[in-house]
Amino acid sequence: MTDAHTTGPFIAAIDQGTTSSRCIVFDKDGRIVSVDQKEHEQIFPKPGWVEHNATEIWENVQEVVAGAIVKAGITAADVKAIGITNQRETTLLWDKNTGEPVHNAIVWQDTRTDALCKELGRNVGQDRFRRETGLPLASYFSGPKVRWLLDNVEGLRERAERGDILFGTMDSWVIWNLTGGADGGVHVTDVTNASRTLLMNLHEMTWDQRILQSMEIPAAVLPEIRSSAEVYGLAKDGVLAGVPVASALGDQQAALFGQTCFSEGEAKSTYGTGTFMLMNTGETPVNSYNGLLTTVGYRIGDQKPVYALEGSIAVTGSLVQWMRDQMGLIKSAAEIETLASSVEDNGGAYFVPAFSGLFAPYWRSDARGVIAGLTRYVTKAHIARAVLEATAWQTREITDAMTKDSGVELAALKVDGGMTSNNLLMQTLADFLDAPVVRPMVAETTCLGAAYAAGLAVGFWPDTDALRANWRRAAEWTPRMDADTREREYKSWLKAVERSMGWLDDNTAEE
Ligand SMILES: Nc1ncnc2c1ncn2[C@@H]1O[C@H](COP(=O)(O)OP(=O)(O)O)[C@@H](O)[C@H]1O
Ligand SMILES: O=P(O)(O)OC[C@H](O)CO
Repeated sequence: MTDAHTTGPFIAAIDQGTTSSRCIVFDKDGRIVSVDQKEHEQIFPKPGWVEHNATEIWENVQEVVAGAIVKAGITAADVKAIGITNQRETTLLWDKNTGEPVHNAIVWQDTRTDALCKELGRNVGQDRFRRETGLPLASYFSGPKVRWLLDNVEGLRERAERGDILFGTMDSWVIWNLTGGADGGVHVTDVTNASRTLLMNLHEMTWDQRILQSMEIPAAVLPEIRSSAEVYGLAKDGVLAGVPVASALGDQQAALFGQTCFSEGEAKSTYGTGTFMLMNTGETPVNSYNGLLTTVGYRIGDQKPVYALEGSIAVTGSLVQWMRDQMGLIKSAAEIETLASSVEDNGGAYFVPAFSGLFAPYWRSDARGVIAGLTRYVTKAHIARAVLEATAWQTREITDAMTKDSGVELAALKVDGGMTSNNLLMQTLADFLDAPVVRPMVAETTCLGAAYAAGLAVGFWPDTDALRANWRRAAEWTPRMDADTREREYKSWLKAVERSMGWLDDNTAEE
């Protein structure tokens, strides 16, 4: 698969995502040499619950790494470093002696800890979590999921207190297994992943002892917090045995890195299962007063950490999957564009996909999905259009909040992720934001960011300027919608959002 223009050495990046795991081999120009990818099962045991089988995930990771290396026609000797990126917040506890997970991983979208979060809010106070961790107290983050497992898996708390149990997000799980598992694997996480747990002090970059106590989480289960770009250890077995494992970043931070948003005020938005916009805010954390998260963007070795403001949207690409798998209205994700393009507009329908409550900027766990504005006129094509518009309106709400919090007006939005192959969606986005939308040549920015960080750690690239030189624009969409239409439509969207809130009450609580 390597062509005449690509000569080694290379960097391999592993992206352990929500729906699939993939491995991509990159050359020095940041070009893709080979890709392998495998989906894993989405497990929905109850309404609002989402789990993954971590053993299946680790098997898939090994398979895609082998696949990508074979497709590239290279060996471990050609690979200078391995970078890791991952779905964030998804929580796993495993036995350090056997390597066996004690339960399925609880996925970031899972809402089972809503009641626990409300209780913690009453007892400890919302403000303390915001102040120390940069995050609102919500079921999205890892800490409450760890607590739920300790409370609900029989005998687990005792085993954890004895020091037999390890906690990790998917970065920790992959790195621990890659570096030897029960036979000497390193138990680490990076600052970006740790900043999504509700357990890390954002200012100190250490686990917050008071929060651990109030969450009743024993420190013995926690990984060591390291930077995003340094050598954690060497791969022990498999096709990449002996290669340094040299970066870890949560997937959205990796995309920020891959889009080379290294200067304050630069932002990107990634359109996958969910959508996540991050803006680099430099070396000081910026507090949000408009429903955004304050998070770590990246930290290169012993340099100062770089912070980011984030707008997280839980359901975007997964709504398209739902239209395909649960509703059967389309056969493939790409077909939504054809269906939505067969009509001029949404026919008056607005789809608020609050399947896991509403994330930014509302953080309302009592919201559930609604389609508002239905009449006999509405067809499945109008619904398809409303599905795409939901992603664009939710982005608009986030960019409005970003501008208020940071004072930065977005000149253009850098986008990436699976949904950006949808031209109608990208045009709608430019129309609703009233700003240009640009997509880079390498749309796989998540893996690219992990590869860049790993490459910096081992001296494959000298500095971030060398990485910037690799960024090239592939496509751009400019706004075409008139201001009156945009503002009228936005008002209708906001009215629909209001209708989704407060659905869960004592009468309808999920349990
Ligand atoms: N042409 C398309 N139009 C709309 N959505 C799409 C299209 N192609 C893929 N998607 C959606 O994008 C998501 C996959 O993107 P990807 O970046 O691989 O996601 P993730 O990394 O979250 O697994 C899926 O949810 C899928 O429904
Ligand atoms: O795996 P993705 O691309 O859906 O990303 C998931 C996010 O990291 C959740 O916070």
